[in-house]
Amino acid sequence: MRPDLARVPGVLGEIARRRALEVAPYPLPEAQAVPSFKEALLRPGLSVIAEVKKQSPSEGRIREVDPAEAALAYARGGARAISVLTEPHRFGGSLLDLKRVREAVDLPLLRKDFVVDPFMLEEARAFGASAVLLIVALLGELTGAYLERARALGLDALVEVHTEKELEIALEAGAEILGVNNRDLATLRIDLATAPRLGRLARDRGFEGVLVAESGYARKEDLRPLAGLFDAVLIGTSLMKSPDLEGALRELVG
Ligand SMILES: O=P(O)(O)OC[C@@H](O)[C@@H](O)c1c[nH]c2ccccc12
Repeated sequence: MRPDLARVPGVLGEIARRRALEVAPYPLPEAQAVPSFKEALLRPGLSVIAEVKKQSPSEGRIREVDPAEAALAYARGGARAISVLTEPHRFGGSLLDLKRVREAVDLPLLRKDFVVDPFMLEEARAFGASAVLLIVALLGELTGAYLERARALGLDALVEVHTEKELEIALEAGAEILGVNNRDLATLRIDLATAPRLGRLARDRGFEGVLVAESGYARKEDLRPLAGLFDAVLIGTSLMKSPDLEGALRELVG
């Protein structure tokens, strides 16, 4: 059940193909109970998923942080969930980061990675994630199958789209949590109009699940177009760049 990655363009394809080479199943620690990602996002107001990300292909090195300390600051700042990058080469993340964040806070965690093999779902669960990211641009028509596997493991899935075509696939697959990424992962370009546009389209098509806007949010004003339409926003870089993670989060959403 592996997607055909040869057809995936740009940076996204490069990262995903490298990731696919590395998946080799091994015995996992027993999974522990975790809080619900979906329920956390459905609390009143715009929920923030705050992201722990030390580097990225678009920014290079963002910041050296202790993931557990960053997560604690985010929790104090009012984050409803935490996203932890576990991709090592371009994002400087690891499963150990996920585990350490799990041990530090009570919030639900999203494993942020390029899932290209079902074993990565089991890994996410074993290392304390409540949810995984499923990127439609990678998984294509396999999105539904991965969604089912995630569900069977007790994981929520944030199904990520960037185009109308990907939105169709996500809705067809039965996504309950839909992420609209403002960043084109092939070219890394940001367009903040993407989330409101595809979010509205999803609602027009009868999507009643959780809507999450992703990438490029840096100022309070940027969040205004999301009001009344989106349940949650995923913010990484602009928070990580601040010396005061807790204050930056409060300022953005307070
Ligand atoms: O750092 P930003 O611009 O606030 O974006 C966060 C998050 O949306 C971004 O990290 C992201 C969204 N989808 C992804 C897929 C893979 C890696 C990273 C991502």
